[in-house]
Order: sequence, then structure tokens, then C-alpha cells
Amino acid sequence: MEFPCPLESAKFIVAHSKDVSVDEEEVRRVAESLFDKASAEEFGLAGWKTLHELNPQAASEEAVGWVFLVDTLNFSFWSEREEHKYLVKYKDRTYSGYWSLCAAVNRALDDGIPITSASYFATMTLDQVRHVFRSDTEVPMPLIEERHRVLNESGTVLLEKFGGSFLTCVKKSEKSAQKLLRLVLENFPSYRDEAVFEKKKVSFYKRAQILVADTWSVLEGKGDGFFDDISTLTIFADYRIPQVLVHLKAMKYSEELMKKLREGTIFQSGDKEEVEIRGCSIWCCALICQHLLELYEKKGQDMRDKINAVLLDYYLWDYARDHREEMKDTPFHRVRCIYY
Ligand SMILES: Nc1nc2c(c(CN[C@H]3C=C[C@H](O)[C@@H]3O)cn2[C@@H]2O[C@H](COP(=O)(O)O)[C@@H](O)[C@H]2O)c(=O)[nH]1
Repeated sequence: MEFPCPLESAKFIVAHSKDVSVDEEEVRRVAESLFDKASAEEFGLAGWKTLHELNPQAASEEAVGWVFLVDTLNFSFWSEREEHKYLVKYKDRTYSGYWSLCAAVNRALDDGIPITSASYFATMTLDQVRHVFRSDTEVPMPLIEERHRVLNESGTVLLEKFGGSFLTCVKKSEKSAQKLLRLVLENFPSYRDEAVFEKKKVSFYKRAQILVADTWSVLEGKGDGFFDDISTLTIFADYRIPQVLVHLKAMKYSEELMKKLREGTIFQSGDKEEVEIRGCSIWCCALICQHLLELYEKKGQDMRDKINAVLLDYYLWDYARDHREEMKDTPFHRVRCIYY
């Protein structure tokens, strides 16, 4: 099987993009504005645990299993109407979006449901999935049937090929992020996040790449989680990163596209505009990373093991979470799919 490289795909998409563009001048300005933050403690790998109470705090085989389950379901949490959405209450707090998924998983584990064990989710029924991911509002989790299908599919593969343990798959990668990415793409079909653009097969691999990144994070970059090529991953092209890049002016939409987004147009996975938005986001962040490293280099500091697309992505994603109000006039693109 041949898997296009997401960074090369992004470069090709930017070169042919009509409705989305990257503003190099603004990219430089964003890199400068991140300069001090990039050497702060919370920008680093440890932030994955210290900043997010729902993430596993252990670095165990079970914690890796949690990451695999969550990233298998890590897609499509946006709601048609902001005031009418899927929410999960857990330990006196109410969670929305991606965090509602994590809250529902932790709620199930607290209730004694072995949701992160492959032998369980390989044969879960649709009703059991509906129960585990039940909403605390009248709005159900989006794409619940698709979630049931990918759970059964991924659980079955994990059992048949890796003895039910994603850590076994990680060990086969021999500490290479690219090898682990390839293993995930070869074995788990729902992770093959690809499209055809200008007659060329392109890839984003958002869930496959964030699975590798979250595995690196949960294992704290040590032992089986020490990937010597982690900086070859790109950011994860979801629907929040493009929104924050446009908000920060590093990426721009044509008037026509902005109008469609403002009207709440629903795009299909693989549509030209959707591919341009996702590809330009990946390329834009690769440039921000490059400029950040150059700024440190000018100060005689080699930050290549402290600044990479994964940590920049986590920072920008958390930024989007924390600046929801300020960003409300910048639309995000709406696609219902299992890829992001
Ligand atoms: N690019 C990127 N996309 C990410 C994440 C995460 C969760 N990772 C966090 C968990 C531990 C780490 O510390 C990360 O901070 C979820 N998503 C995507 O966002 C969307 C949900 O957004 P909202 O509706 O606002 O909750 C949806 O497409 C989901 O797939 C990320 O990190 N990067």
C-alpha cells in the first residue's frame, strides 16, 4: 500500500490553492509572537498531562490503550447550533467537544465498563455505544453509528494482529514515528484520511498522526515512546487549527469561501475548498515552526528537540479552546466525517 506524505501533499495543495492562502509576512509575525511561549514549560511535552485533567496521568500499557480508543473516536464534535450541543457531565464539570469524548470514556471506566479494552469494544453493540457516550443534553454525540462501526473494526484488528494491545503495535515501530504511522495506516482503515486534489492522491492523516503524537505524550517521550523522528509529523488538520490560523491572520480565505463558511455551508470530505483549508493549514504551521527555530538559532539556541509541529499544534489547539469568544467571528469549516 502506498501512503502519500502529508507534508508533500500540503506543499502541492498550497501551490494549487485558489480559495485559501498562507501569508508569509503574518506567519513570521505569529512565529515572533510565540517566541517566548515556545520555551515555556507548558509548551513542552509535559503539558499534555499537567494542562489536561482528563488525560491519563500514567505512562502504562493501559494509558496507551486509552489513547488508542480516544483517537479512534477523535472526530466531529461540532454542533449545528452552538447553544444546542452534546455535553457530558463528569466529576462536577461539564465538558463539550473533544473533551466530552474523554469525559464519557472516563465516566464509563469509573462505572466499571472496560471501554478501553479491545475485547470489549471489538464486540460492543450500538446500544452499548449509545449508553457509554450518552449525552447530558437532548443532543446525542454526532455520528454515533459510524463510531460503533470504527470501534468494532479497530477492536477486531487490535485483537487479531496485536494481541489486543496498542502498545504491542508501538513496540513494532522500533521507536520511529513514521514506522508507527505506517503500521496504523496499514492495519486500521478508518485512519486513512486521504483525498484526490488536481488528479493527485493527497493525505492529511489527522487521526493517525495525532495517535502517534498522543502516544509519544502519554509515554512522556521515554522508553517505547521515544521517537527519534517525532519532528517529521505535521500538525493535525482538524476544524479548529484552520480557524485559529485565520484568526491570527497567518492564513486567508477568499471572499467567496468566507461567505460560504459564514452561511454554515456543510462541505463533503474531499471537496476542493476543504482540501485547500486542510492542506494550507499543514503548510502554514510547518512555516511557523521553521521561523520559530530560525529565531532561536539566531540567538544561538538549537530548539529542534523542543519545538516541533506536534507541540505547536497542541499549543494552537489549546489556544483556540481558550479564546473561543474572541474567535466567534472566524468561522470553522463544517464537515461530518470520521477523519477529524
Ligand atoms: N489539531 C488538533 N485537533 C484536535 C486536538 C484534539 C485533542 N488533543 C488534545 C488532547 C490532549 C492534547 O493536550 C491536546 O490538547 C482534538 N482535536 C480535534 O479538534 C476538534 C474538536 O474541537 P472542539 O469541538 O473545539 O472540541 C475535532 O476535530 C478533534 O478531532 C489536538 O490536540 N490538535
